Amino acid sequence: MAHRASLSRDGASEPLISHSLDRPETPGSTIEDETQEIDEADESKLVRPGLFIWVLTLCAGISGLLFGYDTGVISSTLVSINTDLNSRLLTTWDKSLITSCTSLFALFASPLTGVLADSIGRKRVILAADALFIVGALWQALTSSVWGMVGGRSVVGIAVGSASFVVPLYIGEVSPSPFRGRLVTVSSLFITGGQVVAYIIGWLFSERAGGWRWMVGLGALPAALQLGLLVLMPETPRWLVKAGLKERARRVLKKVYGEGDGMDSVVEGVLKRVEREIMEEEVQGGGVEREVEGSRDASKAGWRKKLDRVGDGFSLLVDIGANRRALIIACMLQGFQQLCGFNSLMYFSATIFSLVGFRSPTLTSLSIAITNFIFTLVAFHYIDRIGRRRILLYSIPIMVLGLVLCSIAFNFITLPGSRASEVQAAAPNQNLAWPLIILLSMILYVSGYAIGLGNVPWQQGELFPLSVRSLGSGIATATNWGSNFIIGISFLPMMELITPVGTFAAYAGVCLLSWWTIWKIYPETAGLSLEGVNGLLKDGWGVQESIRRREH
Ligand SMILES: O[C@H]1[C@H](O)[C@@H](O)[C@H](O)[C@@H](O)[C@H]1O
Repeated sequence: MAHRASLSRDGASEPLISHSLDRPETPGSTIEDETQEIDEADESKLVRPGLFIWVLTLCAGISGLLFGYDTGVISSTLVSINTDLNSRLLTTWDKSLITSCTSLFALFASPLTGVLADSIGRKRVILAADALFIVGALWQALTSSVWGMVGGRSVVGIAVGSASFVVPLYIGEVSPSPFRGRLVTVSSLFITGGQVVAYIIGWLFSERAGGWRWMVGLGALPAALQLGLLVLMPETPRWLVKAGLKERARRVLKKVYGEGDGMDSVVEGVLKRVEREIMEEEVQGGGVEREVEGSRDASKAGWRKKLDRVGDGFSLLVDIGANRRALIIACMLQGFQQLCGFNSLMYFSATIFSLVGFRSPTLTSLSIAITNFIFTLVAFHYIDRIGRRRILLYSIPIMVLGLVLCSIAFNFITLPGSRASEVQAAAPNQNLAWPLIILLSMILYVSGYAIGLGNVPWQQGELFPLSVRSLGSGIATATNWGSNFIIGISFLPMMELITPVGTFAAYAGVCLLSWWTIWKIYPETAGLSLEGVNGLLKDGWGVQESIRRREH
């Protein structure tokens, strides 16, 4: 059996695998029997999440606020910069560069920090992201050149890319199974709440000279607050066990589960499940942090060893069937979350509303952000009750309906000018009924999005076993940012090339495809322990098995 005592930082002589997976207590029984005894049902004794886990979730969720704020604030920033940068108006190229560098840097940052979160821990990555959020916000606020702005937005991109995957992962790894869905959805609530705040701040400051400096600079405040709060918070118990710090993991779990009746055995059950998972991975392919004596050339330079470990992680992810399937599902969900076109509304709804004739387009587009936030609350309430798969299968048809109505309504609207991307005054004497139908269908679409696709993909961490959870989540998050980038740069050209009718119809097509794919390959994971989810994917997609389990 592999020993990983070298990772232990507790000071305690606690080789990770050897005695953590103590011998079966009853002769003849296996580890599987043993963990079955302390089964997942035990956690159902917990009636509600305790204060500790709430505080922890809220502290971690502040990163979501920053994510939402920094992505939401850009539209009003761009329109209020005027000639403040390089003493000239921003060109279209400047605007595209400033907008897209954030998603581009987020795209590269997430898989890289995915590796980092395994070696230095989840919490330290959040803290590093906070530092970057602060630097990026101040950098943007103080710059006087376009390239300076691009630099600041890129730093924010690295922070957003890291925080967007590590925060749901952090919350997921500390949450008791019955509430994991809801608690992870709290980070989506913060994201959508951050976007609402960004719209409001943008609207408040847009008329002031240099107001945009405040808009971008204010992002530093929540980051500083989180930095102060999170240093007091613990690392996740899963990461601690993996790092050989079982005693510390036990202390954290005790706080998470509280003092209630039977909670001690639940804590022990969780520890055993985690350890069993680690051991199974060691047996399957040698863990990511395989440090089996003699298996590596001891003289190899530190960085070579690290690269080897990353290589190990990648092979674990793609060579093992269950992990490969988890990666496909996670990337598929993240890809669809973006390719369904929601963020084209986030970034350009004011442009669209001004084209179709609304007097106050910025205020109208606030309704999009608010709908997104309110319906994420609905998801928060139902996600563990209805389940991830079902909530998606119910909500995507609502999105399709909204998009189809929108596409039909655009048929009856005469857009001003020949180029749809030009923000001009509305065509005069336009019948206001159709613009109103467009607004209502967009609200319908956004409500469907917020209930399902807007948040379920962030549950991605639960699909992966511990050894590849961080890397897998990082890669899936990169898919999110890559698709976000595609939507950001293709929306206006699509509006011109295939008209708004075609653009919204195309998004409806993407939604239909996502419904079918989810129906085919995404099993129900609600209520299962983190260690139980990956088991579903061992011999296939596990859809039928998951439905059967849920029914019992
Ligand atoms: O989950 C979030 C949320 O739905 C946001 O509103 C959206 O802008 C992001 O792209 C998405 O990742």
